[in-house]
Amino acid sequence: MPYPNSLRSRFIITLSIMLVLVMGILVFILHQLMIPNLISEERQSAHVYANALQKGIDQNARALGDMAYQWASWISTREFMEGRLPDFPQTHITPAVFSDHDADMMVITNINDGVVWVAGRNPSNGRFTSCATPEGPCQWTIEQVRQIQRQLPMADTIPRIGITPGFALLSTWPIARQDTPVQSGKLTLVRFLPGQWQLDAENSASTLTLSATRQSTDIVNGETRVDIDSTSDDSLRLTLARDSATPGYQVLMTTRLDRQGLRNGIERFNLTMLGAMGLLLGLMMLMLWIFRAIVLRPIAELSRYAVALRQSPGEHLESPPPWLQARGDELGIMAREFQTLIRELNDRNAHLKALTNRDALTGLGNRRLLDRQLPRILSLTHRLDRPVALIMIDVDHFKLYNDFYGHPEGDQCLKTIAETLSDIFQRESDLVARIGGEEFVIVLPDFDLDRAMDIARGVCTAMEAQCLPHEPSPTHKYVTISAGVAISSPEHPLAGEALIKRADEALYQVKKSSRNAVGCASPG
Ligand SMILES: Nc1nc2c(ncn2[C@@H]2O[C@H](COP(=O)(O)OP(=O)(O)OP(=O)(O)O)[C@@H](O)[C@H]2O)c(=O)[nH]1
Repeated sequence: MPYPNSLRSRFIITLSIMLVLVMGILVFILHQLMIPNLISEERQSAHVYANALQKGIDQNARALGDMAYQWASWISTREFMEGRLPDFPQTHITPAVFSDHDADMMVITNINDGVVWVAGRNPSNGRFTSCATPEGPCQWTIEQVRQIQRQLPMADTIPRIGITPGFALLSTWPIARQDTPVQSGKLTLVRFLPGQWQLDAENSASTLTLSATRQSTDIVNGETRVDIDSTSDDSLRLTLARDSATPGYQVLMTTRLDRQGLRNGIERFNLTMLGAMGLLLGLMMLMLWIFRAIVLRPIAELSRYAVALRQSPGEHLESPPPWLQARGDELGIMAREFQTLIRELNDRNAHLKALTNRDALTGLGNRRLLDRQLPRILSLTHRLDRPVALIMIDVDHFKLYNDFYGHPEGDQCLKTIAETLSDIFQRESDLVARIGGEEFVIVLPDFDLDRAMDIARGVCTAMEAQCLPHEPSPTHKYVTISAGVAISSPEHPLAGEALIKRADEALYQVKKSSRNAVGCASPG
């Protein structure tokens, strides 16, 4: 699990923010651009549909109007009005007239708007009646006739819908000769309209629900006002308002339009949006995977390595993993630089380590090396059931030497002693160290007391044989050394400190009595 500040977490957080941003932008586009655009398109098509409906209404009105005009301007109608053709209704106003012309009622009035003849099909029983007054068999026409009579004084020739009782399309024309304005009456043709008026039998969306409301002043003379409201997400209400034949009222023709187009548009966009989001998510996962493989994993490995390096207890530091060093990119360069750095550090560590174990003047081991190695040599050699000899050497009258020849010459003398010791003790297992000013220690594994005494004497002889003049010495004319020897045997093993102490005591004893001599500590 990546910790919150890890590169991986940050990358995931950044990608998530981007995803949310993209989603926000898409939702913004949907609401601010797509939906208004779709609504505008929907409105445009609703207006186109409203125009088609208007044409349908106009066609119906024109057909009725044309027929009313023909009847009104027909010579026989005029002759009837003038009393010259009294049997005109019986001979001409027949049921066939109404069937053929898709009309329901005809009202002929005189110049005083009094009824002269009324005929038509009773909508309640379908029976045809034809009478001189709206009475008797034509009683069913009485309400319509009254309405028509009421509106006749201001009637023009534009066909309109009347609203009481029930809805009906009305067209009124003056009965007159075409070449003269003299009227002999008016002829009104009526078609009853159902409350649900289907303009086109094959198109259910062409069904108009008729209603009436108080007249709006802005609609006159057959003009149509179109209103479109969205009543719900599923449908639009399309209202066509016209002035009616009934004074003070207008007719509202309403239909509902399905909003399938809008729904489809939004659904299409939502699908596209979902697809885009899915694609984006997939891309982001792929990017994360690639980023993880190319960047995160090597960086995590480098950071793990750096932590391990800091916690590394040893003097030798491990190199970065080889696969990281093998990379050709910046991370590979970094790993290789690490590797170079580590190598240099290891070299320096080794050098420093060597320095800390060496005596700077003579190049021999120092007290530190002796303290570290002596216990190890003792334990290893005793494990092999062999003794360890320790010789402690001190330069005789070295203070006098220094005082006489000077400190640099004293240093040179110490170096000569070191070289002499190095020449004598060449075994890998021998340890030669300078542990103080003019004090040297030699540790000899697998040496018993006799051999150690012999070789210590040999050292004294070899040193004297160097013939380094020592004028102020009260005992010898050359530089000499004295030695103390001690043994640690498997039978009587000694700790390093104790062994050194014993050799030192033996040396002290020698120094007390003589110089250029070897003394030994009694074993055990
Ligand atoms: N030149 C030089 N002198 C050193 C160094 N270290 C210690 N000395 C000198 O070694 C001398 C040791 O003198 P002492 O401890 O009195 O012993 P000694 O004069 O050798 O007398 P004995 O040991 O009794 O024979 C001192 O004068 C130190 O200054 C060194 O690194 N270089």
